[in-house]
Amino acid sequence: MEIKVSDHQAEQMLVHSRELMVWNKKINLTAIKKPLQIAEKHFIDSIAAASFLGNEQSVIDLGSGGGFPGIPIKIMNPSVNVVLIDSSRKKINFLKHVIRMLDLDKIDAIHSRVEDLHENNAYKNKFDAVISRAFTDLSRFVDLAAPFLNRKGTIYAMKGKNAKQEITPAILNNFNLKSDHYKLPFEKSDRLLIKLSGNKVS
Ligand SMILES: C[S@@+](CC[C@H](N)C(=O)[O-])C[C@H]1O[C@@H](n2cnc3c(N)ncnc32)[C@H](O)[C@@H]1O
Repeated sequence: MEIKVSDHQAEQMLVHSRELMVWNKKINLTAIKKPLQIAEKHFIDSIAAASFLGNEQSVIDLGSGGGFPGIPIKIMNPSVNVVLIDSSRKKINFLKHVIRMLDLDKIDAIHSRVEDLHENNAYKNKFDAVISRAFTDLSRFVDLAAPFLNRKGTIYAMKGKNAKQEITPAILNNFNLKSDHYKLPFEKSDRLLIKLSGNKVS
């Protein structure tokens, strides 16, 4: 996929994946349990999406779960400010543990429902990018993401190949849409990163 990963970055992803497998025995973090599948569906998918991001300096990951794509984005772009949001306290405890183990700075894991942060001035209109994977359908994601965007912000939705069906006239009216296709290397599944910029509503 022509993505360069340093030894240090690979080691960080190894630590994250090890902790994911250990914690997953006690709390339900992910249905993906086999090491090769974790490597491909969690890490390679996340760093592939990260490779299509622009020059954003602040990224919020809605419904981050076990940290995807937010933690691999941070590992690949250490200078970017990253916020991970999830409504599950157990998942946030896990994310805080991984952040500590990786000694990451400028990253926060927040226990909250996304909609409860819309009027919070620490988050409202503060982000260059809002991203999610497997969070909700595209229309609802756009509504939940838009309040976090700053004036030049971009929404990124990581989706499977059928996601084009989720693109509504309202989305096309309100945003400029671009998309990037990629394939995961082993199972060859088609992935789509939908980019929505130039919010014409706010
Ligand atoms: C299917 S998981 C996806 C996790 C991760 N993004 C991934 O792709 O592996 C969806 C996550 O969204 C969280 N979630 C669902 N509704 C939410 C809401 N309204 N606010 C914040 N998090 C939410 C859930 O707790 C869960 O961890």
